[in-house]
Amino acid sequence: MTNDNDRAGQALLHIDGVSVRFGGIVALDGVSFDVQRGQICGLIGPNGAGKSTLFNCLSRLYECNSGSIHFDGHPLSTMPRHRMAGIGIGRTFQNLALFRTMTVRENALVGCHSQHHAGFLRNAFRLPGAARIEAQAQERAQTLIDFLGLGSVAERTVADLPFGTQKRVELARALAAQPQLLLLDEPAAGLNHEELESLGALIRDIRDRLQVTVLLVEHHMGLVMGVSDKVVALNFGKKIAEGTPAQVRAHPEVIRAYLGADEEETV
Ligand SMILES: Nc1ncnc2c1ncn2[C@@H]1O[C@H](COP(=O)(O)OP(=O)(O)OP(=O)(O)O)[C@@H](O)[C@H]1O
Repeated sequence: MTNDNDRAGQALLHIDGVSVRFGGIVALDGVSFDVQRGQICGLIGPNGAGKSTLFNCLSRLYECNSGSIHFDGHPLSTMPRHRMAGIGIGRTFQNLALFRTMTVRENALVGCHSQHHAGFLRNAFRLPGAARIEAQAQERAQTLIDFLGLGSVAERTVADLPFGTQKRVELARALAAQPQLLLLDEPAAGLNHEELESLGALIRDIRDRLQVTVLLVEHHMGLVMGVSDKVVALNFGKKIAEGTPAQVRAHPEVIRAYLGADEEETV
């Protein structure tokens, strides 16, 4: 068992020499870095650098060919694949993972119940404690609806809402499971200028007010450099730089990796 003193000096996420191959393609090649509790860590790299592959390893959608990942001191490989929300890792997806025919509130409630598998069974069979668990879930869903400014659309069907609002609903769903670590997969993609302006403050609020550590994959350099405490850069599956946003932005290999990339990806 890990005691509190051990945990205090321990990274929340410890990635050690992770490699992933798909046939002849090396998607990740011995990648190592830590994410400390309370940190916002940005993960950058040109298209095909391996960012999504790493996220998929962290969600246990992919297995590592070698290396290890520890979350909160425990090897991820021993954790059940279908219970990632329950163990404290939440994520959003590039293509939104939502129940589109359900309301905003119902989506947030699904997130609450994904944490308590037993709560779901208790509810289904009307076991003792079901009413208390349901009341707690309703309260948490409401707190997140307020936190994310979704009050005016809480009873609306998700499919009827603008894309930027749907992205906030996905955040509510992911945060409802009370993750310790939130993986954000390109949260800026598809947002309008106004939504983009408020996204940086929202990510900081998630860290500061909800005490959630954040790992952020993002192509929008203004956002990732503005919000991250530290940035890790990948290229062709290898880590090429790690440090403060200023250090990574000035790193010669990072500059080289982005030369010739799309303008929005230019550091
Ligand atoms: N399931 C898969 N099967 C085969 N190859 C894959 C698979 N997933 C990723 N790859 C390959 O692994 C490499 C890394 O891809 P990955 O999607 O992780 O990059 P990325 O940094 O997320 O890129 P992008 O910014 O475009 O999303 C690429 O060469 C990609 O084609």
